[in-house]
Amino acid sequence: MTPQTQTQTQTLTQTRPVPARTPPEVVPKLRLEGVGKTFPVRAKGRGRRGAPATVTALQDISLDIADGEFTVLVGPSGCGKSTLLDLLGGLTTPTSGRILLDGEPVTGPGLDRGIVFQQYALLPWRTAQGNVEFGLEATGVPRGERAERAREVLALVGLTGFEDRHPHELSGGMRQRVAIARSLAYDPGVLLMDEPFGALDAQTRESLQDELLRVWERTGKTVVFITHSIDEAVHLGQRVAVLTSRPGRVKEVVPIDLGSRTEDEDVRSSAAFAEQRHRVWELLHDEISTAQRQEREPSTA
Ligand SMILES: Nc1ncnc2c1ncn2[C@@H]1O[C@H](COP(=O)(O)OP(=O)(O)OP(=O)(O)O)[C@@H](O)[C@H]1O
Repeated sequence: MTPQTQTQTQTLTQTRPVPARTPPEVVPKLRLEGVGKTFPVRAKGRGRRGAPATVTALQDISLDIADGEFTVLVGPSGCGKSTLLDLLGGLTTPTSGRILLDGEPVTGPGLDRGIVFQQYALLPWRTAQGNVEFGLEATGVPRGERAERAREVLALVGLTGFEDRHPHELSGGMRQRVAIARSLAYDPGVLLMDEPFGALDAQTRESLQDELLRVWERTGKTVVFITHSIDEAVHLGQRVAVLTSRPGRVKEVVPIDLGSRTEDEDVRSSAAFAEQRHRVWELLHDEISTAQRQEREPSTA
């Protein structure tokens, strides 16, 4: 190397920009950006100046949900919780704002999101195993693999030994476990749950809450869970997003810290539980009164 080229090389080395060491931005699993949803409604006459009447179910909802996080949405009746879950599921589209899943806009339903509703919607003529396999049939998973996958997820929700039972031979809690297993079968990253335990008796509800927490811990799914129950919200959520009365907006997101919730001890009786429950109750209280007033005024219902 000539002295000249040596100098050039040194200069090049010295002036080459050092690559920026900024940490990569963590993309949330789900991002809601200013999401709003308005429905046209049939009303006597029309809105102001002849405009079609509408109801604004949700307004300017912004929320990031991290991968693997368990988020609970609570809010008074009619505040738009189910509407929000439908939007996340891609069953409807926002009127304003947008929803991103892994950084990509949600444009419709997809196997990357499993949905569980309050009503199990199981096929009565199929066994538990058949119901779980049903969802996989449409995805082209080979028969042998379907059967194995169905057995695995039924085991995950504690239904080993009940694979051959039909829905009418199962209790309400077991049926809901089958519905959860069905939504887990195609291994979605996100589980969207709309009051899944709302129709169950108190004891079954509590045991399914514990079961769900175990499934969540084992699978690492991102869960978005809707409930009317403050106790359920505080028991399950790592964060509880409290929505306002309609139009639903995020009033506050309450972080919940109860330590491990799957140990045998009765976390629901702890002082920490009572304290965090009270915080959510305080936030909800006024919203429930407003929602009840709205319900008494048919023009706004
Ligand atoms: N398809 C629709 N057309 C017109 N209005 C709708 C439609 N879906 C929902 N709404 C209205 O949007 C508002 C929010 O409804 P939504 O069912 O999302 O509330 P919610 O919080 O889930 O209620 P609840 O807790 O009682 O189940 C309500 O006023 C409802 O009447």
